[in-house]
Order: sequence, then C-alpha cells, then structure tokens
Amino acid sequence: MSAVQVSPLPLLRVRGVGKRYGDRVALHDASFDLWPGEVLAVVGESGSGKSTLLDAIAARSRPDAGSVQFHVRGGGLQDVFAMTEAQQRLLSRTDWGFVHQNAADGLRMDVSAGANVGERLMGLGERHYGRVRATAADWLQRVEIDPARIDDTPRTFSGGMRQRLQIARNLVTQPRLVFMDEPTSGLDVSVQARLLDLLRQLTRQMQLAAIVVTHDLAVARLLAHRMVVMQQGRVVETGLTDQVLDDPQHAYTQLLVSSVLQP
Ligand SMILES: Nc1ncnc2c1ncn2[C@@H]1O[C@H](COP(=O)(O)OP(=O)(O)OP(=O)(O)O)[C@@H](O)[C@H]1O
Repeated sequence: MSAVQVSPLPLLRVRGVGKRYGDRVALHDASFDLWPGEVLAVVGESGSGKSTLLDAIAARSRPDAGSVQFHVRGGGLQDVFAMTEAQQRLLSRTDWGFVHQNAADGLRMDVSAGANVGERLMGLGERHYGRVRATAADWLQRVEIDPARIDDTPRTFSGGMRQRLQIARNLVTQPRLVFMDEPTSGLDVSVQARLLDLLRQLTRQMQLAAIVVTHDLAVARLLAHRMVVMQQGRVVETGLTDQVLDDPQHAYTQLLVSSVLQP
C-alpha cells in the first residue's frame, strides 16, 4: 500500500519539533513530511510523546522548537505558528479536522446529531437550512447512522455511533487533513473493526490525508500508508507500514512488534 504523490510539495512539513514540560523532554526533534492523501500512523507506548506531537502539529499547543508548515490552498507552504489565531481557526474549520479519542470532546452533546454535522457547514457560510439538513442527513448515512436519528442528541447514541458522528462532523467540510487521536480505542473490539473499515473507506474515497495516533499496531496496519515509531519523545523509526511491521529495524520497534505477536 503506497500513497500516490502527485504534488511536488508535501501537504505538511514538520521539522525539528520539540516540547518540554519543565525539565521533562516530552518531544525531541520530530521531523517528517506528509503527502496529500497519505495516512500516517504515529505509534509508541504510553508516554512516548504521541499526543504531544499531534497537539503541536495541529496547532493545539505551541512547540518550544521547530516548525510546522501547511500547504494552504492556492498558496505554498505556510508556517502554521506564524499565522494569526484567526487564520489558524479558519484552517481548523475548513481544511483540518480533529477526531478526539473521546467523542464527547469533539461533539456538542446537547444539540442534535444534525446540528453537530450542519454546524461546521454553517461555519463556512452555508445559510440554506434545507441544504444543511440534507447534507447532514447524507453524512449520517455515510457514517452508517440511521438518518431518522437526525434530531436526537449524541447523548442517546452508543459509543460507536458517537465516534461515527464525530467523524461526520469533521469530514462534512471536505478537509484535506484530519488529525486523529486514538480514534478507535475505548470501543468494543467488533465496534472498533467496523469503525476502522469506515475510516479506511472514507480516507480513500476522499483522498484524505490523516495523522493517526495509536498504540495499536493493527490500527496502523489497516489504515496507514506510512508510520512513525516513537520512544521517549523521539522518532526512532519511520517507513512504509508493511515494511516497518514486517521487518522492523530499531530494537524498540522489534519489541513492539514481537509483543503483539507473542501476547
Ligand atoms: N501537560 C503536561 N504536563 C506535564 N507533562 C506532560 C504533559 N503532557 C504530557 N506530559 C508528559 O510528556 C510525555 C509525553 O506524553 P504524551 O501524552 O505526549 O504521550 P503519549 O505517547 O501520547 O501517551 P498516551 O498514549 O498515554 O496518551 C510524558 O512523559 C508525559 O508525562
């Protein structure tokens, strides 16, 4: 499985990104490129710096070192941290999506499923109620939620449905890049499998680039073209997913892979 690289410029360029919390180095010198339509998994054990990396790249927290550049529509690579807050917010509402591990963090729990999806469209200036509702109903269907539930709030949804609704809310604006933080963990195994299938299908159909943080190598295997392995805040190995998983080079990756094979 390899990504199609049609653009001469990456969608995202991460260089030397680092972050400390007091004396603790949470992230050190992370660098990689992400290409349009490419899914990249970030794997590593708990505390290895995966979420710190994701939050820094998604401009949710400012790194202490390094740069993150995004290929904006109709422009070149632009330094995300040189943008104004308003520009960053616009990116988050349009070209970027963020799928949280806990769906409640990415949804408005007290408004209807339809409004959760439609709200992002309205944020982009769509004012026609009929169109917003029709698009929301269409997206509910795409994520396998019965459109008859459009007026129900996510509080009445199961964990898997909430996560699918969060995905619909993020994808309705046709973003080019979606950040996902452990999108399937905390769900039953059968629900996880269905969600993974859906994510795989949607990322392919929409030619969506994604950065998926996961501690689960099976998630990386199924979703990602390429992967980054982190240990103690450092990227210790990167490569095509199948290559890294079938022939890990770094001792830590070998340990991760063998611990899955021999539970
Ligand atoms: N707000 C914070 N204040 C202090 N230390 C932090 C903070 N956030 C993270 N850390 C530390 O930074 C390191 C990396 O944490 P991070 O959450 O990025 O790891 P992770 O790989 O995402 O772990 P997990 O899979 O458990 O979420 C850890 O040592 C953690 O204790």
